[in-house]
Amino acid sequence: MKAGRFEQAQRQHIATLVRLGEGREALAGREIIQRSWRRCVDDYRLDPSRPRPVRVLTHEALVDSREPVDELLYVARAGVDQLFAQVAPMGYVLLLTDRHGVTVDFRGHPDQDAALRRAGLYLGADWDERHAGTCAVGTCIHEARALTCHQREHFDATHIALTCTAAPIHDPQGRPIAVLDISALQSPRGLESQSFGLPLVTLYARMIEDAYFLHRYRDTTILRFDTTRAFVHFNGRGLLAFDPQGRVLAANGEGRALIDAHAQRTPPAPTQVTQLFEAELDDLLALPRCEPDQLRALRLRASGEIRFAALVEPRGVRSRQRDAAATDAVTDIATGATTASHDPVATTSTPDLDRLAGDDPAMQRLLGLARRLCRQPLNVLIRGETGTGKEVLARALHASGDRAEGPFIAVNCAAIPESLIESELFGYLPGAFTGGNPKGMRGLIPQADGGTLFLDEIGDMPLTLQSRLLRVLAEQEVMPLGAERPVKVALRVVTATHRDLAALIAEGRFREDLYYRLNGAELVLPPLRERADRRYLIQRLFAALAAEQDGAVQLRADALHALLDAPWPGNVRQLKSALAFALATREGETVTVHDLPESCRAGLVSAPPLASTSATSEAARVRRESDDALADPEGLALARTLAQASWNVSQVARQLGISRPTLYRRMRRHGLIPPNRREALRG
Ligand SMILES: Nc1ncnc2c1ncn2[C@@H]1O[C@H](COP(=O)(O)OP(=O)(O)OP(=O)(O)O)[C@@H](O)[C@H]1O
Repeated sequence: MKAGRFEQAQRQHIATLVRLGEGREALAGREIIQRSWRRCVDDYRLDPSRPRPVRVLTHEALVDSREPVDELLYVARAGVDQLFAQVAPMGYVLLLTDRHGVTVDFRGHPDQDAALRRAGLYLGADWDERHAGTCAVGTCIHEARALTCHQREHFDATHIALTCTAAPIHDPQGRPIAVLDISALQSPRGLESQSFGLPLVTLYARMIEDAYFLHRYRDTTILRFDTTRAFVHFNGRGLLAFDPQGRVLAANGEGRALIDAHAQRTPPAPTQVTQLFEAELDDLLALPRCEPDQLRALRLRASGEIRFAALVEPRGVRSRQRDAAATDAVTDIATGATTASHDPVATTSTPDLDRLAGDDPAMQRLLGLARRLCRQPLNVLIRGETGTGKEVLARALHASGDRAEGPFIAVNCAAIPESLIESELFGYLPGAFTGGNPKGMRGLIPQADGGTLFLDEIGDMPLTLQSRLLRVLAEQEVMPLGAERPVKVALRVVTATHRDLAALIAEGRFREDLYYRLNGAELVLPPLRERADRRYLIQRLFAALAAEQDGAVQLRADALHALLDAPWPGNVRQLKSALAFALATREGETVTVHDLPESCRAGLVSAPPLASTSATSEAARVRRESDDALADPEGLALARTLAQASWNVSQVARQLGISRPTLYRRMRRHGLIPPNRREALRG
């Protein structure tokens, strides 16, 4: 619209609103808009003759607004991207606001940046009806329903060129939590031209709502149902989460509609899932999982209608199968790296961001930040003591980011000899130096192109190399040794260290400018001894490791309590190794406190050294050594072989083609004691 015509349209609009305020005008057929206009005039006392620009929050206030919906934003991302991809070609932008109308996520066209900012279609814009007037987001919040607000239906004359469609998103308790909106700066046609928008935005709002539901109740059994058979397993509209006693914990929109319909016919509202369906709890729990062609028809008690249903299992059950399936994938990624993992139990999969921690406030804050960061083009520095999971976090960041399809290349700067680190990182051309591969070598940095370069132990990188790395980061290109022209690389660099980089900078051993380049954001992992979610980690790691064996092993309460109380100087790595050791050397189907290595028994660790008898001192020594054995894959493999052969030393010696004395020597070296001797040593 030309500027003059727009101003004229604004004047007409204001005159209409003034007549409305005086009760001389009504908006036929659009009661929802009419009600909002009335609220603007009567309740909010907005003056139609004084158009106001949209309020935009400061960066700090926006960060505060995003925090409570952080998890939703993370879960919603795929849906937001998909919807935007559909509407962007038609000139629409996308807003996701919190329940107050503050835009907490946004997708737009960079070339329209200035115009979008002016129109308030921007991150941080506040579309609360109280000051923005009638608009799709604000009115959607107030009316609790999806709507289109087209051009002059906006109250404030600033917005009368816009066309916007918004739909509410609810949390699993049915409370409004966010609003999804698509908006265009202008639309030359009438309201009917927007008829595609309402069903589309409503559909995506529901998909995001359901994804959030499944995420929030991922540790709970969920009944998924629909009126038709075809959709249940991948997009069944109804979701009901219930506990092992059958109590309904949460329901999505369709689930709530079922509960309400039941309550209307036969009050009061049902609280048990078995009140809704003609089935016993055991029958429901035995329902087929969400797999095609395996559904069951259930009759509703109140109406007699049929619903087709399947179960979504709690995460613990699913993750065991997933861990097994993911083992190969992790191994594949690792082959790209120079640092072959020496982790004795590295075969369990890399957890995604959600599964890295339980209810530890510091870890939850860290993961919230990580979720926000994983799609940003920022370099990330991870700090933490050894074994706290820095590499696991780096891998999870990569896997959750938009470069997940690209390579993840891990380089341990402390492990590569200084003389080789340059050629390893940058690569070299054939004949670049004597002793090199005659075919040349593609460096690790070029290999990470399009993905993530993870530089572990960055504090150990030699100074000369720091300068070259700085140039790579600044210019986004690398010069292989012997090459004449640089090679372009697009990478995200994640670095990790357990050292105090500030102190290294003060000592002149680390470049400050490199530090700032690498530290686009900092994630600090707490040590295991400070984490409040140790139980979660123990159980998760134990389940994953046990699943690699036969899955039927139990962790006895005394072992769990010892693990909860242990001081964990070696952090998660030590915990994982201790569990692997206990599983490998256990006698029966239960891991008890006696199967754990010495260091896990906090009381014993702090006790004075045992020296009274040769048996007890031998026991103490062997147990101490058994801790060290865990850092060594050979020790663990030997322990597994022995356990599989029920500790029959002669049989294992034959199997390995070595003499019994040699096997005993190896066992001693790895601190492995046969169970019958362990008993004697304990006594
Ligand atoms: N949250 C977690 N969930 C499951 N396993 C974990 C987690 N954190 C760490 N681990 C496991 O603990 C071990 C150590 O993790 P990782 O190598 O990531 O630690 P790190 O801090 O990088 O250690 P270092 O400082 O020695 O390089 C690995 O076996 C890893 O699989």
